[in-house]
Amino acid sequence: MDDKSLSGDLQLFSAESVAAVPQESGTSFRGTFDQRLCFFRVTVVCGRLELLLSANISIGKESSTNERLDCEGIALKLYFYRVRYFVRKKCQVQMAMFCIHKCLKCGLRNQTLKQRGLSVYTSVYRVNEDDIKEKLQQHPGGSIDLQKDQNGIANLIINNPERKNAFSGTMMLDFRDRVEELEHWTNGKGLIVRGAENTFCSGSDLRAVKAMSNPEDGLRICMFMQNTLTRLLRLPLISVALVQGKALGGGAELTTACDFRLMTSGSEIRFVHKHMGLVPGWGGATRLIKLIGYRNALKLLSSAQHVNPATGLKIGLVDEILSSTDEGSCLEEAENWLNQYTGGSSQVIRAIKNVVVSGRELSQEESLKNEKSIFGTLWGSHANLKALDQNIKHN
Ligand SMILES: CC[C@H](C(=O)O)C(=O)SCCNC(=O)CCNC(=O)[C@H](O)C(C)(C)COP(=O)(O)OP(=O)(O)OC[C@H]1O[C@@H](n2cnc3c(N)ncnc32)[C@H](O)[C@@H]1OP(=O)(O)O
Repeated sequence: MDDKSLSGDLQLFSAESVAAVPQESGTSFRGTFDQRLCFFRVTVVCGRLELLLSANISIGKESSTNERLDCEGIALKLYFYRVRYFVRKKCQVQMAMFCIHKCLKCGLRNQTLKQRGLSVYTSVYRVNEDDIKEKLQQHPGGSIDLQKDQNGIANLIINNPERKNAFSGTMMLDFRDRVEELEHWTNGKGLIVRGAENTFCSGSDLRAVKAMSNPEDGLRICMFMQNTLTRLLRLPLISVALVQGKALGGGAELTTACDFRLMTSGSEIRFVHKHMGLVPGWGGATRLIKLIGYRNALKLLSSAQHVNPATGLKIGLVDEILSSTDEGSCLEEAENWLNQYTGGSSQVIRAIKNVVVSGRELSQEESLKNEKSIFGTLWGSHANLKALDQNIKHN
């Protein structure tokens, strides 16, 4: 193996970067230097942010490189100081520093797909999720359960069957924590989001909604849930909502934060917001338009119609109608369905999800840059070299 492993601490500087980056933890990097290709693959870990960088670097003798790297829309400057390359195949990076070149104001919100736990609103509205935490804690009930298996498939279960799996305040907090746990699950490939006891989710717990019906709390909850669902959608896992029974209000919105939706016969998805004097607030309208188009989204939201599996399939909201109805068999069917897409190396599956999400969320130029970065992490990787060795034919 020619690659050399690198790791160390990065020194952050510039006032802008200090303001923009979570400061609770240090900044470090780990990466490899491919001697044959003169290519760096570096992951910069900066608080909860994780950025993948890759760069060609010209070497031959002792050199000092200031390589500007545009990464995921954030202009970063990564300085490798005194990169030494000796003929005796020894590579040494003595010091590395980077600065965030531009203030991240909106770039961070929209473009950092590899974000780790950072609120999508942090840089724009400076919302502190802790503001609403205390209030949500006052509305307990149910739980969000996470089961991760050895094969890289997890189940996220909305568990409050007495209230048709409505989200209590503590479940909203739990949900954020479970999503954060999944962000750190580096072996994961797939995720099934489902409800306990044969029904999906009836939205927010109406008792909590009534208790927090003032606009300030409403907006805080809205932002909190938008953050969590955005993070769910951006997970490097292929996710599927398994809809049994009813997915109402916030529950319908939750289905749109998964990559795919599977429905069992007799189940329904229904955006009941209009009847509650509301519009979706968990990001459901924004995602719905991307899924089924402007006109279909307008129809569903303005009619609050029941979407049964057949209609769901017809308008493109739903990917498959499952034939079983009992809980165990549905889950097995959903797992088999998901397995079609999660076979193979987790590094590759996660990279695929990353480039597809970036293609949807970023501008063409930024997405191309991201694709290049991700490609750089796979070229010459273990999975890639193994495939080359096997001389695979695709006929
Ligand atoms: C609109 C968006 C908003 C947001 O936060 O952004 C929301 O999501 S608000 C919530 C929208 N959802 C609802 O309004 C659901 C209202 N409930 C129903 O329509 C029905 O209960 C239904 C269809 C979910 C289930 O009907 P079913 O006949 O099968 O059962 P029950 O009605 O007897 O329900 C059993 C038990 O669950 C309680 N329940 C159901 N949903 C909720 C909920 N969202 N919040 C609190 N409690 C809920 C229901 O009241 C029953 O409890 P009980 O003590 O027996 O009355």
